Amino acid sequence: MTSSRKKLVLVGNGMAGVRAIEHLLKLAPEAYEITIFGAEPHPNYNRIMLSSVLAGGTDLSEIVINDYEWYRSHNITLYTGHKIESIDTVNKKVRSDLGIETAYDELILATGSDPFMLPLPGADKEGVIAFRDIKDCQIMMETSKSYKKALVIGGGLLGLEAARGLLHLGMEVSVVHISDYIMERQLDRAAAAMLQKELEAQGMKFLLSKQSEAILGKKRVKSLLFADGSSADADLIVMAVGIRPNTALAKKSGIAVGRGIVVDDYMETNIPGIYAIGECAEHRGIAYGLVAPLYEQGAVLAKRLAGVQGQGYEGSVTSTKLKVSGVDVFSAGQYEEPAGSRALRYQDEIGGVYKKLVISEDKLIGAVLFGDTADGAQLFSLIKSGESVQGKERSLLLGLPDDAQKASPAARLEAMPDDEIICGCNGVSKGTIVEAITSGGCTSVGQIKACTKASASCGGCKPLVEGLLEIYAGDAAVKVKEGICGCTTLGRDEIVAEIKRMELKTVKEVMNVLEWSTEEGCSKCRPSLNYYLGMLWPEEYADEKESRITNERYHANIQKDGTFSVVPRIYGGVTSPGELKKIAEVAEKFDVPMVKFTGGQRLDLLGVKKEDLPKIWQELDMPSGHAYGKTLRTVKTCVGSTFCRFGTQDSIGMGIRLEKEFERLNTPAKVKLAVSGCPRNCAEATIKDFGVVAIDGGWELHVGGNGGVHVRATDLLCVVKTEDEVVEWASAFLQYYRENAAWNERTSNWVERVGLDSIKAALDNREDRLALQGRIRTALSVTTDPWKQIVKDKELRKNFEPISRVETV
Ligand SMILES: Cc1cc2nc3c(=O)[nH]c(=O)nc-3n(C[C@H](O)[C@H](O)[C@H](O)COP(=O)(O)OP(=O)(O)OC[C@H]3O[C@@H](n4cnc5c(N)ncnc54)[C@H](O)[C@@H]3O)c2cc1C
Ligand SMILES: NC(=O)c1ccc[n+]([C@@H]2O[C@H](COP(=O)([O-])OP(=O)(O)OC[C@H]3O[C@@H](n4cnc5c(N)ncnc54)[C@H](O)[C@@H]3O)[C@@H](O)[C@H]2O)c1
Ligand code: SF4
Ligand code: FES
Repeated sequence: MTSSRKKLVLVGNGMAGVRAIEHLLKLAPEAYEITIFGAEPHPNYNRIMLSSVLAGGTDLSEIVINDYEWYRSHNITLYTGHKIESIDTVNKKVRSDLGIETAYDELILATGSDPFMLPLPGADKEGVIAFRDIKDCQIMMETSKSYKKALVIGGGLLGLEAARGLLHLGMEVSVVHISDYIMERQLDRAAAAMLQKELEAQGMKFLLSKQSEAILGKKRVKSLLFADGSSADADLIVMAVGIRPNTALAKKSGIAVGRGIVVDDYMETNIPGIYAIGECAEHRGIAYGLVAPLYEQGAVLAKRLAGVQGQGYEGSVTSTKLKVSGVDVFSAGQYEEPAGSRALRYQDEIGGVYKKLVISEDKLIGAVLFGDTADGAQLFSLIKSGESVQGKERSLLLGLPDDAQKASPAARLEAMPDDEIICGCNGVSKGTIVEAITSGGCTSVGQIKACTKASASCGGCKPLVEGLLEIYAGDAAVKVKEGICGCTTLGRDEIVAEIKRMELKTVKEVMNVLEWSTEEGCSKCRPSLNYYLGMLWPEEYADEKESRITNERYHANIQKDGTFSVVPRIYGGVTSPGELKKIAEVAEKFDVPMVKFTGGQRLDLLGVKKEDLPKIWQELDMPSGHAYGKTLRTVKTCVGSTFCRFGTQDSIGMGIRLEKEFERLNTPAKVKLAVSGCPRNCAEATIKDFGVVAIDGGWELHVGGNGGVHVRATDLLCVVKTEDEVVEWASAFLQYYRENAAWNERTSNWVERVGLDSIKAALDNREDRLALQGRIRTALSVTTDPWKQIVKDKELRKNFEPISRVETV
């Protein structure tokens, strides 16, 4: 049966090529026997998300678009790690570097681009890389563990995203840019200056107007020399200075090549039956470097191959968004004013907002937005449609005309015309998404993603998709949540409810019964399930060590150089000469490189070798400070009424009591407490998960604070009179949080998500509080000190032995 099918070969297992195959399978599932060759040793993954992987937003395991099972289920023969080296255009065959020869009737070239590497002397040294694929990403993550200084050459989209990722990995990062302002291919000077200021605030440094001349160092890079004679030290250099279409294979096979592989409006090259799409293709003189146009090309080609009549590809207007958290930048069309056009600008230096519209003959031809990019989709639609904006300029620049619409994002979405593009990456309009909800029955972002591809790439449009779901699916949207990870479609609440209902007792059992799509789960679902099971069955469930995050497996924080930290518990931050002596002796004996106070008033022994951890804990003979886990970290206290003349209550005593009450508690995410002895609040209780502030004759209890990346001040939960009441409310709050938050959700996010009123309502009744307190005490009663156990148990200690010894055991 298969022999009657035509043979289709795709060279390049990347985003553009596989997307075209997906389209084709929808249009003509039986038409071709498909073979795919990919030079990378992976199934098709989302290259765009490499920036998020680097910046800690997601995991490499999460960015696969089509897993191996997808190829199998569509009867596609896949050769990964095979580079096609030659095309025999006469006998219609391709041959891979590993010797596989495959015949084709139709051939698609989707070989993407190569990153451009500046041909500098020394560019071949260790530590000089591009940022293009999984391998580059892994090198950067590895390098950051042992090296400090990174230089990124190129201040374009890729360079800035790489630099942000490297900052997240703890490196010192400078961006070396040739022009005198960054992102000059997408932004004008004003927007670029605001962006640079924002990135500098995040810790990025800039070396502008710099022409790189040579890379210095022995085997590994040491520094970068510039044409002006200056230089900058570097342990790692990432080149992000643009890309070049990958045309080598086409060129040597006699296919016409310009900047890219030259194609017509149906993506066909000069040789009939051979097509090119993606970054490798040149259409009407343009080779694109963003996914949206490549996907449009794929759709046109799929129709052509399926024999469906359709309009050819006419080229694309592009828009870009920088994927750096905390910074909103949008650019579309022509961002500098060409002759005969005019620009309208709005700039709010204090609010950090800049908008520029470029208008030519009453049409919008370009837009730059910084700080507030909410109107990006609408402006992009107008640029693409080419309709007249006469009379609307002011409202476009300042937001939508109607104040009510301005105030409400939902109303704004509702007012949006159906043909407006919501997902720029995948070219999905509002109408298509609404149709998927109202006719297709989609009730979650995951389903919309599967049905329309909206939000399947950079994820930037997800808030808009969620907004549409809320408007058009109403209650149904609220009920169906996205899966907690790619292994399941079930949300946190559904999973917890099912574990309870069916009394599931192990991670494996949950995965089997709830039909996980993967056998072993992933780094997101395994720790979540481990937490939910422990929370629901505190007395029966045996914690699965292998499902814990790395720090929790080692009961210590791994530092960037691979060493660990030791933080003994010092209740309430109050220590004694005896304890201090013990800590000092241990630090001396084990040559601990640094002893430091933590932000939570504890002592941190830094730079400890893994094999020394059990010995140090044995000698210290102090409780673990749990400074590494999703658990109670510290209770910070001020001096309070014992010594301070302003103190109204004994904050130290209260803090120590709370710390002793809740130490070792497993929580969805880390939990920090603080107690201040008066409203001057020296212990900063109002940025803690649970903050206690003494007032005359009582205590204020505050919840949901966070002093981290997104600073959030607490909400006042209630005011109580006695220390016992403080403990009762803290117990009830923490247990309610344990039972209702998602794994890895800090109280600050949880309080915002569920609303303070719902928490107040759940804790208002004393009986409910006591029941919650009873449950938290049960959970606490089965906890043990991890280090006391490890010190005693030979088997557990093996984990900390040097690798070679473990292997010989
Ligand atoms: C870090 C990063 C972030 C990005 N972010 C965005 C973004 O936010 N928005 C956006 O629109 N775009 C973004 N891009 C660009 C986007 O990823 C690319 O435009 C897109 O991946 C190009 O798809 P493609 O299929 O043409 O090429 P690729 O995805 O590169 O796929 C080509 C594949 O072909 C393989 N190949 C090449 N030659 C051969 C051969 N001879 N035989 C077999 N296989 C071969 C390659 O190994 C590669 O796997 C980003 C790119 C990077 C690197
Ligand atoms: N968010 C996004 O949409 C996104 C993110 C990453 C990558 N991408 C795409 O990936 C591709 C590669 O990105 P890119 O940023 O490398 O390309 P780019 O061409 O957009 O930018 C390269 C930058 O490097 C600078 N440059 C060139 N030579 C230099 C030199 N010798 N020294 C210092 N600077 C130099 C240029 O002035 C330019 O600003 C592009 O197609 C881009 O659109 C997109
Ligand atoms: S919070 Fe009040 S009691 Fe505590 S140290 Fe500051 S001033 Fe003194
Ligand atoms: S805009 Fe990137 S996935 Fe939708």
